Amino acid sequence: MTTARTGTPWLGLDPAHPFGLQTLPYGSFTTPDTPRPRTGVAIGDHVLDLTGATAALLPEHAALFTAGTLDALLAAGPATWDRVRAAITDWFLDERHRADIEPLLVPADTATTRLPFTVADYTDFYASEHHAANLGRMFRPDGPALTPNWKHLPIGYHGRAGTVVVSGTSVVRPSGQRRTPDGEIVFGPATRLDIEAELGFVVGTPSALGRPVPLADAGRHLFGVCLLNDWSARDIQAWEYVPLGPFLGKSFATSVSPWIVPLAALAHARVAPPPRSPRPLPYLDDTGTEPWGFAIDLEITLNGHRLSRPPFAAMYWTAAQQLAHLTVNGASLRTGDLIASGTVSGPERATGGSLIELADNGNRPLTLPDGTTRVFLEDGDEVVITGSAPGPDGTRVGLGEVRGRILPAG
Ligand SMILES: O=C(O)/C=C/C(=O)CC(=O)CC(=O)O
Ligand SMILES: [Ca+2]
Ligand SMILES: [Mg+2]
Repeated sequence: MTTARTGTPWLGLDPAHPFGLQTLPYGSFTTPDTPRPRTGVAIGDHVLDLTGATAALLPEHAALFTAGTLDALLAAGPATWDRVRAAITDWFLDERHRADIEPLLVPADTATTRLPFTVADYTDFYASEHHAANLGRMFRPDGPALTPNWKHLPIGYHGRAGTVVVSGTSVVRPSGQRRTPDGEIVFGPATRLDIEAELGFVVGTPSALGRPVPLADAGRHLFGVCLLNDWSARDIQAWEYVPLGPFLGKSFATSVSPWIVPLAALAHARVAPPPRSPRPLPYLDDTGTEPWGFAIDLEITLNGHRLSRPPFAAMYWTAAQQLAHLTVNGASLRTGDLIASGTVSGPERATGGSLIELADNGNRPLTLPDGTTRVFLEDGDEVVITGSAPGPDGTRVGLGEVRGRILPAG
């Protein structure tokens, strides 16, 4: 990985800006003047039109950006990721590039962000011990909080890639089957609609069928990170999930933030994951490898009111272990695969990553500033998840936000 150049950008950025030179996240956007999608990089309160900039300043890589999505960049691999990031950093630090770059800066509030890449396969893991134990107690009160396999392998399920939507997309309350407390099977709009605050890891370089990806190779395949909300209808889920796992209770929508933060921007946020006991099997044993924990702090708000601050650093299984496990049977990775971390929940109630935890399975309603209470989401509610991580020289690396509002059942 090339060492990032540091310095003062000519743009006159506030050093506290979460989208400063230390972040440089990639996305896809349109403007009223340019309705054709463009690839962009967010910088301060602007978006640099990368499709325009590379044509002029980085012609050898211009083909990566003509389609206006991140797909070609993701597929290009780590050497290209480093070269492009170094070039963009240089454009903002070297005054000589100013005349070329300035006309390609678009005020962020005039840019409409789009789903930044074509989602290939979508997998959702279950990697927070706190979340897994909390949900285990609620869904399986008569059994152990953690299932016997939990500390031996990163549990996951394959989700629905085609219903991953970009932040800002409204979510229609799903309808489905549920079992009432009296044991009656009924159909109707979900009554226990929830969120799950997660990170999404985006796969760049694909892998070959039949060839597992060892822990040490994770950095060659993973490009970057987004915020993710795994909307979950708990009543549909609780009735349908035995024995094959989540299905319609989660497949109606999964929201992602529009700006993908490259792993290169998170070098200062790496931390050792929590100690594991028992020691996992060799293909999952990350003792002595570069750490894949991240000191990323999430925040969940409901209708503008802060509900929780989940700490990603507490996650038991890392994205590198999830990739190793996902491929250990020979399954291949595709460019655009989205690996959701699993709900991020910390040890205290105020750090839960879902409403079912924050409101204790409906037993402890949350009171909002307008005096109303919630155990699950109501129509019209808007959930925003934000996140940030430590960057170089005391800066913060922002992950932006993932936002979604609930519309009544159709
Ligand atoms: O314990 C269960 O049966 C279900 C758990 C979840 O719904 C959580 C899930 O989607 C995985 C995660 O986000 O951690
Ligand atoms: Ca989930
Ligand atoms: Mg979902």
